Amino acid sequence: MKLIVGIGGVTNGGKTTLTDSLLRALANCCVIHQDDFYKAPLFQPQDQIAVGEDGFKQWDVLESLDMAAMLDTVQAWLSSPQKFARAHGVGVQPEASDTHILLLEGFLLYSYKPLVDLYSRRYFLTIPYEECKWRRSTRNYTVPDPPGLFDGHVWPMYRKYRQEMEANGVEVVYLDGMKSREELFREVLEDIQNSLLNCSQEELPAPAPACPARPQGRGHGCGHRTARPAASQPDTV
Ligand SMILES: Nc1ncnc2c1ncn2[C@@H]1O[C@H](COP(=O)(O)OP(=O)(O)O)[C@@H](O)[C@H]1O
Ligand SMILES: O=C(O)c1ccc[n+]([C@@H]2O[C@H](COP(=O)([O-])O)[C@@H](O)[C@H]2O)c1
Ligand SMILES: [Mg+2]
Repeated sequence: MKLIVGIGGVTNGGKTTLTDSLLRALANCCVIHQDDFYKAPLFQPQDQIAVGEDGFKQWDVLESLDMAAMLDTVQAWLSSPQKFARAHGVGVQPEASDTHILLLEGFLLYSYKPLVDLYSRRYFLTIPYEECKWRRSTRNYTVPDPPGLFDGHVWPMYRKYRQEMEANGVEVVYLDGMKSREELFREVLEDIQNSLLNCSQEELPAPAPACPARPQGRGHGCGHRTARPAASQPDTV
């Protein structure tokens, strides 16, 4: 069984923190970080990142990321999770060797069409504007934010891509990034474990006809089916 789980959402929502905790807790679990696919890798000339009409280098647009390379990496995991795990120093646990999880983590996970349908579960962390701006001001990126970047580029691009995602009907599970790290971790871990349980039950032989039918809507999680519909969430501006 293979499960691809997206940990997406707003910058500074807590994606990397949550992903690191899940990675430690889940067996046979690998991770791919979207920000490893910037077209301007560390210590390389940054001239592949264009300056936009907003006057800023376009760090927060999809075109600044090599999404084809990210997709190739996901395909490599799909074709052999065991081999991928070994190559990335993840030990495969023999007692759970049929189950493999891939965490994809990043701020634009659900805007690249070839990837969208590959997820079994799509989480989306949100925090309000003021909290986001404050957390961002405390971060040290490899390329420091120039003055005005947050209001002039980062937040407008977040709004734009999120609106597009919602308009396109991409189904996500919203997570409130104002909850504690521990609460978020427990909530998502439990949800992933439930998905795994549902999947393994679906892989059992079909029940005898006299058994009541399984309720609709809980069959998410395995294969590459769509995540359950998102609970509606007020906008965070
Ligand atoms: N649940 C949380 N509550 C408060 N602060 C958090 C929480 N999760 C992460 N942080 C802090 O917010 C900042 C951004 O977290 P990070 O995981 O790097 O976010 P992202 O990867 O979404 O940009 C870090 O300083 C981190 O310690
Ligand atoms: O990773 C980098 O090299 C990098 C260089 C410049 C900027 N970033 C910022 O990284 C942000 C995405 O990462 P994160 O963890 O904040 O979601 C995005 O908002 C970019 O503006 C990231
Ligand atoms: Mg991060």
